[in-house]
Amino acid sequence: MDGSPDLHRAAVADPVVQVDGLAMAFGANTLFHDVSFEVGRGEVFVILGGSGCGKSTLLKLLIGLHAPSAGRIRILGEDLLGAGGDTRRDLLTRLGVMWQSGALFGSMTLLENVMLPLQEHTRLPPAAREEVARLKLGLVGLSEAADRLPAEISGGMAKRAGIARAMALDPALLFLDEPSAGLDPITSAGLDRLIQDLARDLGTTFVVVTHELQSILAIGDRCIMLDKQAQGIIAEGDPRQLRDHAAHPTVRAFFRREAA
Ligand SMILES: Nc1ncnc2c1ncn2[C@@H]1O[C@H](COP(=O)(O)OP(=O)(O)OP(=O)(O)O)[C@@H](O)[C@H]1O
Repeated sequence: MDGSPDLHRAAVADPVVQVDGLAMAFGANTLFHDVSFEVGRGEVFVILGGSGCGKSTLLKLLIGLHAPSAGRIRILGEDLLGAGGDTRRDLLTRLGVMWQSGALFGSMTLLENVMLPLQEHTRLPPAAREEVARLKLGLVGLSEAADRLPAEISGGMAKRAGIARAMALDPALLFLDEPSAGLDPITSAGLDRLIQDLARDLGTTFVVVTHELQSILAIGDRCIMLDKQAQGIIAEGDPRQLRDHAAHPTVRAFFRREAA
């Protein structure tokens, strides 16, 4: 696969995610084998691919929710699969995750939602928790909506609140699962700008699962494309380069069809 013209594997100076020879199957359903890539500190790294190729599963592997069939995963320099007990718990609290739905608790205000991880994982007194949570809501432009319930806000605001909650513990790495799903193009573009601003201003590393071409081109420093048939990575590199120069028919179809 390394010989493929669409695999532009860059040397990553300061990797915060290191995946080597990863394989995953659910029973007889092999999703991928021999998946290897690295994500550098401060990058916005996109995982893309068609429906059912295993993007969400790969994300879950990276945050320790699934065990792979084979391979190694290092996160922030730690062996995720070998880590147990406190080491694993500590490592996982250094990761922020926003699921597709935003997954806010409906009975809590946005402020309470963002305070929740601080309550669970820190010993900060309530006033400090509130201060941190308000700061995070401010970062995503939701200061004014702190006391609203999830049902009282738009889909785009819910995504922003989900990001604020994922950032509550100042994670070095933020994982976003389909952030633009269900959003109109303008709201989606606003969310893309927020991700770019946070990456640039805070130096946070983002790993984003998405198949929204406009988002990929707007935010992605680098990407990998998974493919169900190939059971692995068929393209890696700068998404704009892949759009302009991809040789693999599936990669070309993805980048050209939606770009047209
Ligand atoms: N817990 C599970 N047990 C069994 N099979 C699973 C499980 N999770 C996912 N799968 C299967 O693995 C395949 C890949 O699923 P996954 O959700 O990772 O794909 P995806 O690329 O994120 O797709 P989509 O873009 O449609 O969300 C699918 O065939 C799915 O049915």
